[in-house]
Parts: sequence; C-alpha cells; structure tokens
Amino acid sequence: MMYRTDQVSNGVFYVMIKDRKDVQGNIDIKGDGIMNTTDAEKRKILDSMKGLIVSCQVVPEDPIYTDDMVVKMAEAAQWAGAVGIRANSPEQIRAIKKAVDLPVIGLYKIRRGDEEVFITPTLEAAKQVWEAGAEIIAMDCTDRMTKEGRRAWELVADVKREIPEAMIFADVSNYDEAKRAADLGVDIVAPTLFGYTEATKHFETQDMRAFAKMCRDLGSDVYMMMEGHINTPEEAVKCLYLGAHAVVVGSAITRPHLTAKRFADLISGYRE
Ligand SMILES: CC(=O)N[C@H](C=O)[C@@H](O)[C@H](O)[C@H](O)COP(=O)(O)O
Repeated sequence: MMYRTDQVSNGVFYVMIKDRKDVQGNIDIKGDGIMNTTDAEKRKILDSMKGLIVSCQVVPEDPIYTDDMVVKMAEAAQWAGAVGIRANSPEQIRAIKKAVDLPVIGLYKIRRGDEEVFITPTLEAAKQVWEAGAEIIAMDCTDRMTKEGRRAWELVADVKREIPEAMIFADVSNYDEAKRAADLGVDIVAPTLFGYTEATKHFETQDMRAFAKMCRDLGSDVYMMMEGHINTPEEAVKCLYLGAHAVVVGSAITRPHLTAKRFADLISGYRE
C-alpha cells in the first residue's frame, strides 16, 4: 500500500496511512516522496529496538524446561528493560507474543539430518514464524549449502517476495556473508553464527574486529546487531561502542544451567 507525505514539521515527517492511525517517524523520503507504508512501520519498529534484546529459547532437553518457561523469560526481559525478544518456533513465538508487548525476532530451528543450516531453512518455516506473530524473521544467511542444493542466503529473495511485510534478520558467520546480506536488502545483520560453522567452530568468543568492520562498512545500509557469545554487560557495551544498534543476549541470561556450568567448570578445574 502506498501513501504520501502530508506535512513536514521540525524535521519530522508526519504521514497519513489510509484506514489506520497516523505514524510519526524519521523517514527516508525517496525521490518524489511516495513511500510504502510498511517501510515507515518497519523503520519505527527497528528504531525502537535500540538496546538489549533477550533471546528466550528453551527445548525439552534443557534442565530448566517447563511449558511456560519462555513466557517467564520474556516477562523478566521486559521487566528488566529489554527492547525486543528473540524466540524459536511458532509455538513459543505465539506464547511470548500473548504475554509481552515487545517486537519479536522469530526463527524456526529445524534439524534436517546432517544439514548444517537449521535456522529457518525454508520458506515454509519463515511463513510459520511470520504467522505466529514475529515482526522480524531471523534466518541463516551463510554461504552454506541447504538440503535443497542452494546456498542458505538464496532464501532471502523468496522471503522478501512472499512476505514483503516482514523484516529480515540475517544470521551470518563472517564479513563477506554480512556484506552479501546487506546487498540483498535484509534489514538487520548479526554475526550470530560466528563460532558455529566449520570454519569458525574453534572460536568461543566473538570476532570484535570483524564486527567493527561490519559496523563501519554496512552500518548505514542495515541495522547492525551483535549476537552470540556475549556474556557480560561490559562486552555488550563494547559492541555498542563499535557501532551495534542492539545486542542480542541468550545463554548468559536465559540458560542459567550454562552459566552455572561455566562457574562449576572453572572452579573445579574442568575435572571430568
Ligand atoms: C547458533 C545458534 O543456534 N544460536 C541461537 C540462535 O537463535 C541461540 O541458541 C543463541 O542462544 C542466540 O544466538 C544467542 O546467543 P548466545 O546464547 O551466545 O548469547
């Protein structure tokens, strides 16, 4: 749906959207001032997501698993001042959406045999994430092959065509993948998969140097976020200093058994 710029005041653009409430935001006016409503709405949501995003994920194998655990995690995150939630599976996204009033980055982890790509690997998975209520769809945008015999990032075009209202969060593992994702027109890029690919699996901490370069080169085209292996508030602040719009934290906040294990392992000197 298209709409027009109605009024400009104090550098802020006010826009009228047919049959909907007015929205106000810092909007890029392209060419003749004609814009797509979803662009303005997307920008408004993305701008609001500046700060801490908490990844709230739990699987039945986790020692903390209960049916409503992700809801409690999301409520705790909102209570603490988080600006967004990252969640896995249509069921958990739905439950979180009912309980908290924060934008959700949704994904659907699907393991298909020995395939390496598992974060929202198909268009069907992306549709389910969207239908569950997530505003943003996170997907693997690495250069790895999928079961369908194409590169993971090739799904971006399908999602943009089939679900144009959705924002796309590209999970990548290195600078080249980040650059490609930005060129493909995703909304958010994060090095979520650094440490989880064949080439990076030996790393247990983030590559801050690569992240700084991503922020410097791509930060004006996409929203750069940090995600993965951020364990302390100080590390998160460092990411903001390097140019991150937001920092997504999971395990350190929502997997207390792993935090306990970090302490136990170190204190016991990694005795078996
Ligand atoms: C690689 C993978 O599957 N990452 C997942 C992506 O959604 C989650 O399991 C992570 O918890 C999330 O990325 C946050 O990272 P960390 O838990 O390190 O703060």
